[in-house]
Amino acid sequence: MDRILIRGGRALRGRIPISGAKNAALPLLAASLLSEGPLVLENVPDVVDIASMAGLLGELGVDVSIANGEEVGQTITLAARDVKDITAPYDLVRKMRASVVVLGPLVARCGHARVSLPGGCAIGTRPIDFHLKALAQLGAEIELAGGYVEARAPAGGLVGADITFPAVTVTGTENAMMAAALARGETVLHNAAREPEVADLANCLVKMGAEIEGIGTDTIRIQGRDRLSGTTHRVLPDRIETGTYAVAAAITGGDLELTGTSIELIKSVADVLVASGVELTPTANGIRVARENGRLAGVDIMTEPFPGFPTDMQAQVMALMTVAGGAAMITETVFENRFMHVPELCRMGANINVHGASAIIRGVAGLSGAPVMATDLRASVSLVLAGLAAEGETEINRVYHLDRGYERLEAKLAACGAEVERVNVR
Ligand SMILES: CC(=O)N[C@H]1[C@@H](OP(=O)(O)OP(=O)(O)OC[C@H]2O[C@@H](n3ccc(=O)[nH]c3=O)[C@H](O)[C@@H]2O)O[C@H](CO)[C@@H](O)[C@@H]1O
Ligand SMILES: C=C(OP(=O)(O)O)C(=O)O
Repeated sequence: MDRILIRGGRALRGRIPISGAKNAALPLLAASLLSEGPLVLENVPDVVDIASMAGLLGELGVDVSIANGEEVGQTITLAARDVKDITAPYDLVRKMRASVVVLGPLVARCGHARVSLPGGCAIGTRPIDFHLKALAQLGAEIELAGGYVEARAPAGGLVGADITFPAVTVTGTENAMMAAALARGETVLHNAAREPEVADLANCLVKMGAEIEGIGTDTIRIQGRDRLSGTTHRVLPDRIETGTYAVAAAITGGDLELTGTSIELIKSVADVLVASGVELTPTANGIRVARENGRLAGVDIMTEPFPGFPTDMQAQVMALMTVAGGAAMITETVFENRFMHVPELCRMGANINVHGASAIIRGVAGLSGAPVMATDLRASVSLVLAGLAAEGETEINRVYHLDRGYERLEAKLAACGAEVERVNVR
């Protein structure tokens, strides 16, 4: 099993290229099931979740070919001429719950889908009832048996409908939007997710021939088509990776240029960093993030659906607040159990108390390295960030969480002066 060792205390300086967004690329890959293709996706991050999704699509009968990019990213070409299988098996969905985004495209294109129920995970129970209700409103018959959800379209195919999500769901909106693109007539999605990754998918569907209005708003109107075609689409930059490396610059008192990204993409996170005393300036190709002098100030944060502060940045900003002056309150409203990083940060010397959905962080003068482990992707990377700032050595275990979503993490950090290495322990 791999571990990452970090000797902290070095200010990071240099340039980090930002990869394409994992959470945009995953539904975009699934969108290949909607047409014979080919769908050519550029700037796809080379991370384990993407390899898992490409593997699943390959098993369903999609021709998948991957060409590596020069610095970051890869181009993936997908052609779903003949979808041979309609099952997303337990072993895969268990490891990567985002594989549930094949449900909408499969039932729309093939009339039948069988997807393992994802179940809970480290950050919460994460049901998919809103996805299933939306597909049922499009006419699908839904059955749950043996841990699988089976969805069947009526004889004439799915039919457009007026759907109101009870609460904002990102992959639920994506599943419904992809299914509606091949349904008969008009679908309106109310209380739809406005995340940039949902808009990226909608923009790609439009290039594939779908008619979609209200992209990026909470009301999305889709006119269904009999068939969609292939296209070429460049995945948008990863705003969570951008935010993570912005925190790396801030927490180490460094100066980084993050390229291939923009401040607009991380607005809510940038606002918090600036309020805390971090300098962010646009550059020709990205963002410069610097904190040369002075201690950071604690800032209160509440996670919310876009355009609010993203839950996927909560753990990283909490790591930053552990070394800020004064206190900060972080409230998690999206997932019920997303504070798994707290005890590990405390083992590194942080002062954090959790009261229900809120954590009070009282800044300390410094953190100290320790062996740590985390149970999800963003919690793991928050420990990497804490390790970069801590005195002494931090050993991060369960590195497979990081590999799910961060492309070349150690190489990107080491190129900017971090003392970081991956060791293979048998
Ligand atoms: C692959 C991907 O894009 N993952 C992101 C996506 O996850 P994901 O799409 O799974 O998250 P959702 O937006 O669906 O979840 C938001 C909340 O709604 C609840 N819910 C959701 C669906 C449902 O049918 N019933 C229900 O109760 C969830 O349990 C959660 O409490 O959005 C999350 C919220 O921004 C991010 O943290 C994830 O990184
Ligand atoms: C929670 C995340 O991913 P997933 O929805 O795939 O678990 C994430 O990217 O932080």
